[in-house]
Amino acid sequence: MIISNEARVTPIIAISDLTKTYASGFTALKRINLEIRAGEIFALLGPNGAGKTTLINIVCGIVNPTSGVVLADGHDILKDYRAARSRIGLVPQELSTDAFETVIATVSFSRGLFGKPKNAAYIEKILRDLSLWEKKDNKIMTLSGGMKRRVMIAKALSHEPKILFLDEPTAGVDVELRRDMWEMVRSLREKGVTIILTTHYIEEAEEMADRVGVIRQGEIILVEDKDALIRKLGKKQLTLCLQNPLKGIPDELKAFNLDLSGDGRNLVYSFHSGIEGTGIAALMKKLGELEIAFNDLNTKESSLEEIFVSLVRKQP
Ligand SMILES: Nc1ncnc2c1ncn2[C@@H]1O[C@H](COP(=O)(O)OP(=O)(O)OP(=O)(O)O)[C@@H](O)[C@H]1O
Repeated sequence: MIISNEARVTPIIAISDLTKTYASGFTALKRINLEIRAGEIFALLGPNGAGKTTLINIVCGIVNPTSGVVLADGHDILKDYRAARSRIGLVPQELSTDAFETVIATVSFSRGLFGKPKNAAYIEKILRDLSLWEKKDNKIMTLSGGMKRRVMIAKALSHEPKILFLDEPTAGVDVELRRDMWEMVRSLREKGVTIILTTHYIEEAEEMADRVGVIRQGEIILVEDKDALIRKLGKKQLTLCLQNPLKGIPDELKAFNLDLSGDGRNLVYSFHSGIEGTGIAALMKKLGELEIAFNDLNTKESSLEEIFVSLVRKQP
């Protein structure tokens, strides 16, 4: 596992050695260690069945862990369940709301479930923020799918959680609602809410997240700042087909990230597209000085998708 070496801050969620084996005997999570920083947007990426929902459901108290410890805002999710859960809002993958209730009744009721005193002004604010105020007296069953999703978010926010989990928030929603949701997530972050989202869309993680974690077959295989990850993902390769094969990389070129392939016929220069000054000009100059000539060249860029797929691919 790769963890970036940034200054550590007190995590708002601390997961230690978390394992989940379902009654079927299937182990969905294997000794997960993960810390979520207060106020960040964290994207948890992984293919179907990797264990994302299991992880969220454990933190939210819906699924029991087999072993390990999870602290939410300092509260143990098992020993101090009510305090931990009251800090958390969950927008689940499945839309499940009471079809016959009105929007405002459903959202107000959710707040009551967490033992919070009534606060009409706050409920009005979240309904307005989510463009639901006009629909507040509508029965849920009369709303569009996108509106129902907004109601799920309003419910999750009804008790003023410090931590918000969004499980596949934009699966099956249209572009407009996706943009609105991204905006809403950002404005929540500005208010200090920590957001953990799972997504299949790499672009979503790229657009939104401060940090990205990748889970594969129940194991966290990478946790990284998004910008650093994108620099990595933005790797490019320039391949020069040499007139005369080289036996090795000349000392004068050791400063460049070069490899030889094709029996010394191909000189491959790898560089990061996100960094200014890729070094190509300097490399060309040096090649000229060393009289290393080439007949052809081609470039290749690894796509986000490609890197993600190679990260999550089952290892032999
Ligand atoms: N109640 C259960 N009993 C047995 N196995 C389960 C149970 N719930 C989930 N699993 C298995 O655990 C694994 C992880 O499932 P989980 O739903 O956490 O994955 P996910 O990463 O959220 O997937 P998706 O992207 O499809 O939502 C899967 O192989 C799933 O079949």
